[in-house]
Amino acid sequence: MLYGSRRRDRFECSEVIDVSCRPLPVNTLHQDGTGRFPVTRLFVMEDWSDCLDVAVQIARRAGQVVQSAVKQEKQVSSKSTPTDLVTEADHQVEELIISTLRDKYPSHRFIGEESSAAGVKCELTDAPTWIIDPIDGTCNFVHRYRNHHILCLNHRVNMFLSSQHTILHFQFPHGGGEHRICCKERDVSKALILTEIGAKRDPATLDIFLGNMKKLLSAPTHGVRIIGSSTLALCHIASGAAEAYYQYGLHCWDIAAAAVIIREAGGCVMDTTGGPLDLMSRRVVAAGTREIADYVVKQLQPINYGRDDTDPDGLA
Ligand SMILES: Nc1ncnc2c1ncn2[C@@H]1O[C@H](CO)[C@@H](O)[C@H]1OP(=O)(O)O
Ligand SMILES: [Mg+2]
Ligand SMILES: [Mg+2]
Repeated sequence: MLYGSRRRDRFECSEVIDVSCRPLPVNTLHQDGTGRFPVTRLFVMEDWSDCLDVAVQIARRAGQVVQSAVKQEKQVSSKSTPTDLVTEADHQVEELIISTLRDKYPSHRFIGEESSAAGVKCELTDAPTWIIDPIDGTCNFVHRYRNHHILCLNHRVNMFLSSQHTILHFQFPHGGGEHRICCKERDVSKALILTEIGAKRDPATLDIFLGNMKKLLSAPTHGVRIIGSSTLALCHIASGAAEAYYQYGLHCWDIAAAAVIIREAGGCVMDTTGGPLDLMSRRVVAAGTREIADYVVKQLQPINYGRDDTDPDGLA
């Protein structure tokens, strides 16, 4: 996702760059979960269409790297906890994306999962910033448990460049609403709800995690699923394949592009308290309808994972 921001920490106040240099219909663009339209200012970046071409090329190359790596023996290590995995392919893909973009656009900034893990500060400034998750679903990737992130490639609408497990988060504002959520369920008893577990597995955290799931299962809902990829799960909300998503413990690179896609599809993305999404807060609720989002918010007991911008080890 390429991202310009006036406010440092609030996704809802980010500025939106128009790829086509068309005026953007602000009131259809970033409606937040509260029904407000928080985009405060728009600007146009002159080389944006060039960015798009470059990003498509990199996404394809990165996809090839992951595709060949999935068949090979992997060197797996852990980061913040034993369940927070990383492979050479994660590093290779992030390095490929950042080095190519940095060469091409020296003034751009980067927030990348593996760079952050290596100690680079996770800082969202006014400068155009690429937010990169080199492989989303690394655990799936390690186990060859494929959750295919197939190309959602459309020359006009929000673009989510993805090849297998490689995701280049990329924002491509449109606002025309071509991709509306087809499933607009308001009744939670007919909802399929998605979540991910998060890295903390201590008994107290697991009690809260399971308690949240129990509450949602006993609504009753149609079910709760864990598919191993936060981003893909969020995109299932955009496509209408599931009605809601919630998670504590994901990162800005898991949410950034998917939040745009969900909003473009007419869904809502918000904080787990029901307030506006804070991209750095490591928590999110998303849903096709406000009614279901509100229901989910009311069931949740919080798990504290700290913030991406101030707690780099992620285990505050
Ligand atoms: N610390 C962590 N440990 C495990 N998964 C994490 C995580 N932080 C975010 N996730 C994300 O949660 C989902 C798995 O439950 C994946 O989307 C994974 O993204 P990742 O594969 O890019 O790390
Ligand atoms: Mg991820
Ligand atoms: Mg990742």
